[in-house]
Amino acid sequence: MGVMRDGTWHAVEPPSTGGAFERPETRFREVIAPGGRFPPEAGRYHLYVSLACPWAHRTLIFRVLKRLQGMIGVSVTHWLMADAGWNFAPGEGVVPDTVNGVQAMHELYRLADPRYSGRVTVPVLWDRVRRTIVNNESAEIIRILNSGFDGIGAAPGDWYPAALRPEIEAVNARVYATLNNGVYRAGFARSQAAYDAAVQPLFETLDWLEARLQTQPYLCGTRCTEADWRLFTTLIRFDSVYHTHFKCNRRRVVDYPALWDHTRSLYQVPGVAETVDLGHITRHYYGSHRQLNPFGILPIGPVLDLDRPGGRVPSLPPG
Ligand SMILES: N[C@@H](CCC(=O)N[C@@H](CS)C(=O)NCC(=O)O)C(=O)O
Repeated sequence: MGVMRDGTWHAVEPPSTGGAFERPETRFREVIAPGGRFPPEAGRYHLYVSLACPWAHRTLIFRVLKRLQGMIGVSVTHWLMADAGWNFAPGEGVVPDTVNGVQAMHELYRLADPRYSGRVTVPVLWDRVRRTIVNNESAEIIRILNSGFDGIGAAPGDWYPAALRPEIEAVNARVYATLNNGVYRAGFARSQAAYDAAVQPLFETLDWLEARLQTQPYLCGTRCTEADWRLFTTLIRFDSVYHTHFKCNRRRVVDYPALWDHTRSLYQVPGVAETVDLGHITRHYYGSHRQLNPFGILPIGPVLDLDRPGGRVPSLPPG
């Protein structure tokens, strides 16, 4: 994993403190709104994603839920994050950058800010008119997609309804800290203490979510919200990657009846299965983190029956 310093890319491992993995704040945090610097316009914005990345995956799902495929284009990086970081080397499922013609994501960050310092992450929401990054924080990009294009023809549906916001925020906070980011904290831990501190709350949260989903179809009740989708992108990777590669192996998602049903139900929402690429996902993690898997060996399993019908009837649009 490299880093940018003053507009120059360095293919170095950043120093970590105390053996614990820390995820830095993202830098570009603008919104899309009528009358603002970035007004909603069809064809103006472009998403840069990796199909492997759970944070980028959220944004691809919201693009589908809101049927924005015709309004917002997508470039897909190569699954392997090596010395150049995220890049567009030819490969199955890679969609090159036809907007700016960059070969690697660090070039895009330099176009947005020639003096950029920080991590070069996906997803990125790019503005073709101002030629800059609107936002590179997935939690904010999904809210932009959720409502920012409603006035110009996005599909109906609100996955962040006002009445449920306090509950959504509370669920998100726990799921982010202990699960979405918790799997990385467990996997990238450099001490037993750091691993223990991550993996214990991770499984407490899975138990808590399982109990919740045994009494209600979605995390915040009867309505599917962004909290469900933010959980989904971690659970869909869990048994194939986090269980083995990140040593989150007390249980698998398939061992939790309600969580597994929830995962399959969301997977089966029209258009969502096409956003899930287990080839990119497994090849990325097992291939890119050579400190965890020095020979890059790709494990044989598991076989997941994601097409077995889920019991939660997806409401589209929700509500
Ligand atoms: N807070 C960011 C995190 C995104 C993120 O960390 N993406 C990972 C891929 S899964 C990445 O690009 N990592 C590259 C790096 O940190 O150098 C978001 O949610 O958008």
